[in-house]
Amino acid sequence: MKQSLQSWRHVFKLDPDRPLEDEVLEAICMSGSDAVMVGGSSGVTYENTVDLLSRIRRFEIPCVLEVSDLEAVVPGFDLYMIPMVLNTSRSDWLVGQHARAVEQYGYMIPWELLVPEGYLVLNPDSTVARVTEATTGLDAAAAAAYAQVADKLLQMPIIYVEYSGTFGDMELVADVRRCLEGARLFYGGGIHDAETARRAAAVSDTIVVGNAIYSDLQGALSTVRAVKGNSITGGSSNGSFYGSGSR
Ligand SMILES: CC(C)=CCC/C(C)=C/CC/C(C)=C/CC/C(C)=C/CC/C(C)=C/CC/C(C)=C/CC/C(C)=C/COP(=O)(O)OP(=O)(O)O
Ligand SMILES: O=P(O)(O)OC[C@@H](O)CO
Ligand SMILES: [Mg+2]
Repeated sequence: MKQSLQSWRHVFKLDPDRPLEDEVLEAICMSGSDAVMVGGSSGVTYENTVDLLSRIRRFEIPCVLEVSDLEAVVPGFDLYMIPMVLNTSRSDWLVGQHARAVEQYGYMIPWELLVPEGYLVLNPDSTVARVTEATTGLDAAAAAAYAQVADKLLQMPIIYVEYSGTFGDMELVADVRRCLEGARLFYGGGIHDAETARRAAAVSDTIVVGNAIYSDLQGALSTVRAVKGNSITGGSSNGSFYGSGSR
């Protein structure tokens, strides 16, 4: 069955490499957000990923792993999000690491749980931009062109506009979204309060909040209320991935 992320409006991204107190984790998992994504661009290990997964599993919120390092692929997540960097200058980050992963894991790969994400990495100062040698200076037309290749040619279910660490150009994000036909647009980067959450949510399908969890928990929690309003159910249900939500 095709996994459906179609109803997710808000996702928290937790970094296994960063300490998180139990009370903070509880607030995040009970916030009413649609899912927790575990991932980071550096320092992610098998051990710190297992540890974080087991702590999140005390709650019922859906929990997915965004795979950034083959050594840190841990069984037991609901889904495995597989980044493929569209605007990298090195094919390793588009398909190379992935091919090696398939060689290594072979028949053990639960393909039905894998979800490709076509990443557009746009903050030149982020670790992810440096690691992947991304061409970050794209204008809106170029970004939209990459997105259409991923959406219309490659049929990727998610285009992820990634400004990790800074709030991005919302006009560019809007232009990217306008040209998509089937893919869902995830936006992440610099969302830290209700206002930035609303602005990002107005031009994307799903917003992702990361750093604010660690720097300003109340601000981070306000992003959930800003985009989900009255539909918050307490965040305790792990619901179903197979919903029929629409864009
Ligand atoms: C038994 C079992 C469960 C098996 C699982 C099988 C499985 C899932 C196999 C893997 C299949 C597969 C094809 C895997 C891909 C492997 C891989 C390593 C691909 C490369 C991914 C990639 C392009 C990584 C580059 C970095 C990146 C885009 C990371 C995404 C996360 C991200 C951007 C985090 C932001 O980082 P942050 O920490 O906030 O840092 P900065 O802000 O400083 O950038
Ligand atoms: O950490 P921030 O800047 O919120 O970005 C969220 C996410 O897109 C990072 O991969
Ligand atoms: Mg981060």
